[in-house]
Amino acid sequence: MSTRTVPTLAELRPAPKVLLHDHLDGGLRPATVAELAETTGYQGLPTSDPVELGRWFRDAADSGSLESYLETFAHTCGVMQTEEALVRVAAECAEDLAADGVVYAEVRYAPELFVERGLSLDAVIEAVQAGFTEGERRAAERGHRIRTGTLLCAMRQHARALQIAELAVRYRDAGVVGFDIAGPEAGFPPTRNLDAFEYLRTNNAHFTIHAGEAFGLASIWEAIQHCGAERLGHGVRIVDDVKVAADGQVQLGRLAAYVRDRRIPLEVCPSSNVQTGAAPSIAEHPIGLLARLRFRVTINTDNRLMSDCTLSSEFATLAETFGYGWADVQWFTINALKSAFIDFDERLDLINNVIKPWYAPRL
Ligand SMILES: O=c1[nH]cnc2c1ncn2[C@@H]1O[C@H](CO)[C@@H](O)[C@H]1O
Ligand SMILES: [Zn+2]
Repeated sequence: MSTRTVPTLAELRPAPKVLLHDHLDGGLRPATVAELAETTGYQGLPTSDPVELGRWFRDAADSGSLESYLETFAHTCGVMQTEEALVRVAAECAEDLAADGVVYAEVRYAPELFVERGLSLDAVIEAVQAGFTEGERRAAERGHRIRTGTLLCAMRQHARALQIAELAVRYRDAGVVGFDIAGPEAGFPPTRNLDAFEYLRTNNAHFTIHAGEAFGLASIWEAIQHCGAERLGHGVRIVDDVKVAADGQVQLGRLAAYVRDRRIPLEVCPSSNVQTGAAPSIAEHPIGLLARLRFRVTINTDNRLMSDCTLSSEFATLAETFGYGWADVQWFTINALKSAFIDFDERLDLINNVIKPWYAPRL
């Protein structure tokens, strides 16, 4: 039994973990970006040296605003315009997550960003699914069990959400487990896409919405009460509806109480939030308060390339900063599985047969 209360990065890597918020086009290996630029003839990269490229993505994303953070995706999307590239990126994504101890992952991407060279939306989705199947197979060969599902994103600034929602429903028995909207939040409220969310609800389909990252409570309120989001991507600005008095007394506003009472999952991405300015630092990140108040908090990577992180490193940083122990890591992990978009039976199987047995001797 471990006597250490705060697990280290090395101890966290083999721990079975669950990831609900990870962007396919934000998780490429730097060397793959460089190689794909070469083979596909993409000219726009700032450098072709993988080490410098990795550093460039992190520094450029470290920008203090969501809008400039998002500019870096022009390069990853730029090299993902062929079927071969999409298969490779998805396969490596599954392999990398599995090697980091992730046993269940929902990875999201916007199919509409990969049609610049003539691929159809269907071809994009099928290539990505083929890549994940291949990556799961390679991971299994190395003794890593990982189950992946994908979320299709619509970009808030384009007007294609209904079309993408229809694809999410059409491919739901072929690996797609849900839908999301991503991209700039300010000026693009969730209700712009109400038709897509109504279509999804009518079809009993799952969706989450990026809300409460670069914009505040109004965006969260719309996402939940007008659109019917099951989960919130980030959602950290919900703290603006929580008052902490000088004596430590906490008072939740109506929206914060609703989110907590209904157990609406928050897909929190600590490093990404510091880079976009949604949180001033890890130490001052709202996750400390939200987890203490027992909101249904989950821990996520958002963009492993831009934040130079893994799910294990996010956990290690939080454990170091907030003193989290194994019981906390298990709590976040079970929160994530309870909030996953796969069947109840599958979630329960992972909780009871994978997560609990591994953590039990460490609690
Ligand atoms: O934190 C985020 N907030 C909003 N949009 C994001 C974030 N991270 C990535 N994307 C956007 O989602 C698209 C599909 O994966 C990416 O191309 C990027 O533009
Ligand atoms: Zn995101």
